[in-house]
Amino acid sequence: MTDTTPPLLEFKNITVVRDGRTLLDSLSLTVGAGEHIALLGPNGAGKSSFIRLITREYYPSFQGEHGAFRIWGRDRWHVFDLRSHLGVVSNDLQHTFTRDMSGREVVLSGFFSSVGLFTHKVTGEMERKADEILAFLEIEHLGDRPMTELSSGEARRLLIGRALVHDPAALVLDEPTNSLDLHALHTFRRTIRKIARSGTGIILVTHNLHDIIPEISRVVLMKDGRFWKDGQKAEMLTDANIGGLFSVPVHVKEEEDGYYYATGY
Ligand SMILES: Nc1ncnc2c1ncn2[C@@H]1O[C@H](COP(=O)(O)OP(=O)(O)OP(=O)(O)O)[C@@H](O)[C@H]1O
Repeated sequence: MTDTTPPLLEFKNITVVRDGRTLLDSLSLTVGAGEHIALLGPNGAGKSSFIRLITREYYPSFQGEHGAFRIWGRDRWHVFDLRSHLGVVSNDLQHTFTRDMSGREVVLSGFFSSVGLFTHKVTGEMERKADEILAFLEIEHLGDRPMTELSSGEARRLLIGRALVHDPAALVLDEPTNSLDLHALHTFRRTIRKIARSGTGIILVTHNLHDIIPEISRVVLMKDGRFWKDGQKAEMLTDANIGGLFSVPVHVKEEEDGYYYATGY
């Protein structure tokens, strides 16, 4: 990385209004290339709306004074190009994969930003990349399995593979551990940590404290469509902050495994 590398995300004073309702209110956030951050907030805080903002499904309704809305230094993006910089794995996406496709086809579909391969031409190079990703994620055994028969955890790891085909600068994960059991959670955490250590930035959007992998050092607390606090993880994940964020008395503790857990609520 050189000094001239632009930030991955640079949002200043961004407001999103939909159907007369302010979903995101004066957001300002800069995320550097390769940075690992968590966006933590309760239900209804605006987390999904934030993801829709960065995937360009929602547009800023209003940019305050000195407002900015840049991804990788650019104001304007073709959505297709954007996907090679940001690999987004959302729950919305998982629900769209209802077709009978093999795991390998799911990964390959990332090259075309499609939900199937249809008449797209898959090259030998794409095949090689898909196999490399399946191996990196330790999911070669899922390559020939039909997506419709997979567990939530398995399907999610394939969607991560799909998001990685373009070697994005960052992976954006939306509530990634919803509906995972303990074993799936364990495997999933290992996968995400491996990706984080490989140099791909992680932008984790969640309401679960225990999703925050130890590699994440910065946490943004989100509440009522606003970024309420933004700072180093240990300073953000305190009893007072988490209690205030979720409106419950809570005790927050960092365990030996480097994860934070909330108890006493
Ligand atoms: N298109 C829309 N029009 C009006 N209100 C909306 C729209 N989309 C979302 N909302 C409302 O905006 C608020 C924020 O929603 P959002 O889905 O972004 O929150 P969230 O943090 O992702 O919540 P959860 O954790 O429950 O998924 C909610 O109160 C929601 O009902």
